[in-house]
Amino acid sequence: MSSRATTPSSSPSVNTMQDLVKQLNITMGPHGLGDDLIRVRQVKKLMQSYVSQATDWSQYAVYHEGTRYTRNLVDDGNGKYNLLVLVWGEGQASPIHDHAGSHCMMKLLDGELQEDLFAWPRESTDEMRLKRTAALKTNSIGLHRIANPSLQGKAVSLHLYSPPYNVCKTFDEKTGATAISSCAASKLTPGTSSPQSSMDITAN
Ligand SMILES: N[C@@H](CS(=O)O)C(=O)O
Ligand SMILES: [Fe+2]
Repeated sequence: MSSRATTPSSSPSVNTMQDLVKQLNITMGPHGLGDDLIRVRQVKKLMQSYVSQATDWSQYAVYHEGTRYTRNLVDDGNGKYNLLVLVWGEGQASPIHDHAGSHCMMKLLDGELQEDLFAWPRESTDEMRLKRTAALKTNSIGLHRIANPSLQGKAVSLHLYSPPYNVCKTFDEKTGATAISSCAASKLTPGTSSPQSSMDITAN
């Protein structure tokens, strides 16, 4: 896994994941992201300015072979947002899903990820329409699916959700049928390997 990625030079400096957690706490205060565009912009800048270093996040990158991607809690913030490290095995993808109305900010930490955006199905029998295939962005809204296209390496990403959510809607690509899926994050105890969790596409 490579250890560094580049960020725009105009962004505020955040040297470690610990700094990022601290700055996010300060910027959020007692709030969630809500409709405060200034705070949204500040948080986005913080996420962008963090320079990925594997030594910062490897403790959160818990993964067990043969499972779906994992969702590992880094910080539950002030209860109005959370920060997670997701680990994507070779070729793994999330189901098509929404974010239950939450803001999502996302940053690639290692490897490669692709994002497909989908139009909301007009009826429950509607095949999902791919709106466009986009390069991975730090802000994702609407219906999407993230995939690690590599068959050679894992990918790791950092996600901030506000408000946190434990269930979301998932969609069948061929029929547009929806299901309510659980997507609780694993809380890690330092020095242990907790059971991983990912979006459970079979839950209803
Ligand atoms: N939103 C997904 C990850 S991604 O596919 O955006 C999750 O929280 O599991
Ligand atoms: Fe998502």
